[in-house]
Amino acid sequence: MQYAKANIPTSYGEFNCIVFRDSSYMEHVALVKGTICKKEHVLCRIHSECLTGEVFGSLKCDCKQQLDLALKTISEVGCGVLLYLRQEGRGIGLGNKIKAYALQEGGADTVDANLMLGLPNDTREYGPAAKMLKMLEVSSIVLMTNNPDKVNAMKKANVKVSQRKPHEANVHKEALAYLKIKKEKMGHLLSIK
Ligand SMILES: Nc1nc2c(ncn2[C@@H]2O[C@H](COP(=O)(O)OP(=O)(O)OP(=O)(O)O)[C@@H](O)[C@H]2O)c(=O)[nH]1
Repeated sequence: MQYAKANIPTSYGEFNCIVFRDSSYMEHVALVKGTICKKEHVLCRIHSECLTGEVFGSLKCDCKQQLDLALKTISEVGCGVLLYLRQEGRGIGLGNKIKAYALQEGGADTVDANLMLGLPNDTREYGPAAKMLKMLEVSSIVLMTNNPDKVNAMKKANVKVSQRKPHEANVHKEALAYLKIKKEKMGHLLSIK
């Protein structure tokens, strides 16, 4: 349910920040630009938390660059929504992600590291995102993602996805190996060779 909202100025202009809180006090966020209520083809990014990349500036992944690209694109269009889901480390949590990073220092890739910890590669749930879009009364979305699983999850949750918009940001060379694994092992639709 909607818990709080306020306008916040960002480097990409002003967004309406809406916090949704579920029954277990988990808080997800919608950053809204313009009027999206009862609108078709609303530009939408469903973004999963990455403290290491987005706050600490880790170069191991492309999360921060994708977050910035989403806000910039929405801002340029003047209308859209970014849903920020608190599911760090593809859902395994920060501590486990750092354990996985330790295994990656020893040569494991991002998928194998999770499996070596006895954890699934991706435990994310998109139900909260679908719920937020319904509460915001968005009629249909243009989803900015390279991950076909996200598109399928939205459709399964009865969210109308009118189009997938590729979401490839410029990344540091440190992140190239991560992107390759996303393409080769996770089926992300990326142009990297
Ligand atoms: N377990 C784990 N999680 C990671 C790692 N690197 C980034 N993440 C998490 O991955 C999530 C982002 O998922 P990605 O697979 O990069 O991208 P996506 O959201 O599935 O797809 P896009 O919509 O195309 O961005 C965030 O929650 C990050 O914290 C890693 O090496 N291990």
